[in-house]
Amino acid sequence: METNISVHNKEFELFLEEETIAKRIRLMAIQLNVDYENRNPLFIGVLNGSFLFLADLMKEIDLACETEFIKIASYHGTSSTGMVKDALGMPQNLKGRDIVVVEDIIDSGLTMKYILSKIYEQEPASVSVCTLLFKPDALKEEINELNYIGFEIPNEFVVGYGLDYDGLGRNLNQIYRAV
Ligand SMILES: O=P(O)(O)OC[C@H]1O[C@H](OP(=O)(O)OP(=O)(O)O)[C@H](O)[C@@H]1O
Ligand code: HPA
Repeated sequence: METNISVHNKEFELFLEEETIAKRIRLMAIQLNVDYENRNPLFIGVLNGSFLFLADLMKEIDLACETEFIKIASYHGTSSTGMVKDALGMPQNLKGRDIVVVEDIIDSGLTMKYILSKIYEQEPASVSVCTLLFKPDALKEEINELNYIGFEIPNEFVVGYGLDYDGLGRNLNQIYRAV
């Protein structure tokens, strides 16, 4: 099996194997199936990175649930507003719903903080965050909703299984870290 790869001429080494990822996702799904029994959660995947994780996770979920996707756009605002974010495609019917936000990775946590603030505007019944990867040492703000974590990883750049390096590598079926 290939353990070292290059993406954009940057070297990466194998970090999480396909079967390791699959096993962890099955366990996460079991936990969700138990925790949301008799409820109808709405899973919101955050594009682009979560597309493979959400797809594999949903195949193991046996609840009556719905799935939506959002995409976070960042652009320069005026000098007073600085960077402006926008949650494109946010469903507008979240009031009273049980929401599970699905991410590939939480790094600084700033993206998730923004997403949560937009979701709470609609007064959902509950909100949980489910992420495949979490870098605790990089976190800048506490995320109390972070109830489902696949792997806690060191503060190193990773690629594969949805995660990109400069747009490339999302199609790798294992996760690699920079060497
Ligand atoms: O915790 P943070 O430091 O905010 O980083 C995490 C975010 O960064 C990545 O998305 P990115 O903006 O690279 O877009 P992508 O999903 O299209 O790759 C990832 O998918 C998260 O959304
Ligand atoms: O380590 C990472 N890899 C790819 N995308 C990311 N977005 C935040 N952190 C990362």
